[in-house]
Amino acid sequence: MSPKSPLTVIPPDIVAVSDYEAYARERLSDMAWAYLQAGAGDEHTVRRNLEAFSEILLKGRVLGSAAGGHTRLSLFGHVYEHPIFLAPVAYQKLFHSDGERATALGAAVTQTLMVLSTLSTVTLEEVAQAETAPPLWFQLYLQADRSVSLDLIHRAQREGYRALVITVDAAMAGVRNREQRAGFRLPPHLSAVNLPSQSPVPTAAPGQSRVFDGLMKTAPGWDDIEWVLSEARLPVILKGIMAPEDADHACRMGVHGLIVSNHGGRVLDTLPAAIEALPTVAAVVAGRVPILLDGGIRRGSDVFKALALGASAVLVGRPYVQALAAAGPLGVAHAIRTLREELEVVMALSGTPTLDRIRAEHLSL
Ligand SMILES: Cc1cc2nc3c(=O)[nH]c(=O)nc-3n(C[C@H](O)[C@H](O)[C@H](O)COP(=O)(O)O)c2cc1C
Ligand SMILES: CC(C)CC(=O)C(=O)O
Repeated sequence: MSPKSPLTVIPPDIVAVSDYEAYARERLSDMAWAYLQAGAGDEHTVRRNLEAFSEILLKGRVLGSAAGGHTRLSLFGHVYEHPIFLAPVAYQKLFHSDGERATALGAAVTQTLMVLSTLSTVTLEEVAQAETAPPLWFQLYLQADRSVSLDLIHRAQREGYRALVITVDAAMAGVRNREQRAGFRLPPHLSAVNLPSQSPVPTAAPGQSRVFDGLMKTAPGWDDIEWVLSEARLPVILKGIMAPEDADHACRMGVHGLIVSNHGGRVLDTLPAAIEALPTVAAVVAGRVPILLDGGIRRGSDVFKALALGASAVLVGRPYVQALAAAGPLGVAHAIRTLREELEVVMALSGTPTLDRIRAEHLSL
């Protein structure tokens, strides 16, 4: 049976972002579904990202006034209407025929920051130049050839992207058994159009390790971050920080922000949940740079908990992609609006009319 077309109206039974999952499944091939949902190994970390949020309880404070409240925040010199951002997700034409263009439209109408992946299927120029473009950051996968990375940085700067997000936790994709079992391969009509051509995967000679002598030959290191800091005119944010030691190193080096993330459990299985790693990272960072978090955000209450534990904002991945697959830009916009309104309800019922008032004391820890 061929997949269904995207919905053109949101059905009344979609009231939470998780409701998009079943509608997305009916509209995606088995391979695209496996790629979207996959985690590394046995997917313990994928599940833990979700479970850890439900184990953190709110406190509930009554009779506080929330009239005149709002969800605005300021980051790196720009004001954002709310703290729910779209995480970089590769190859979005796997999920909707307009790919990142459709996501960007849904983001623009809800005034949502979108982080565009290096591995997008629409060029970074086309996304930025759309008549209705959202605020944008560019996610950079450092390339083996520095001149290719530099070209991406210059293009992002020229097109008005406001920050560079360097993903540092995926020197290789990890072991994704779900993708392997589904025989996932990128369809021949799709490619990472920002890159000159798909760089060949480094190979190892017979008898050598595929990992140490192959994939890791061109993997980035801290010296590459130093190099980006010396070249870029934009704030540089590292995505994929879980260890306080790395967070401290990055701050000392002069990075401008951190994203606590385990890549949605897609790279290294049995890492803790991102929300579990946040408090120790926040303690060592001690306000030197803003911290964001992604992994497992499915409810406005999850956003509230992340903010209470030290994040300035969060990113969502799979939920908006499921909404994109189910209902295109309309789905993306509706999913974000749903999360934002849930956050507002939790804020109002916790006596925290603005984001800066959300603290650990609003949780039952
Ligand atoms: C299909 C898919 C593709 C992804 N591609 C990228 C990518 O290109 N670059 C990146 O930094 N992270 C990528 N991620 C990770 C997300 O940015 C984010 O860390 C993760 O999805 C957050 O977890 P969540 O899906 O539970 O919200 C991808 C995630 C998914 C689900
Ligand atoms: C090629 C992959 C590493 C892209 C990615 O970040 C992901 O699928 O999670």
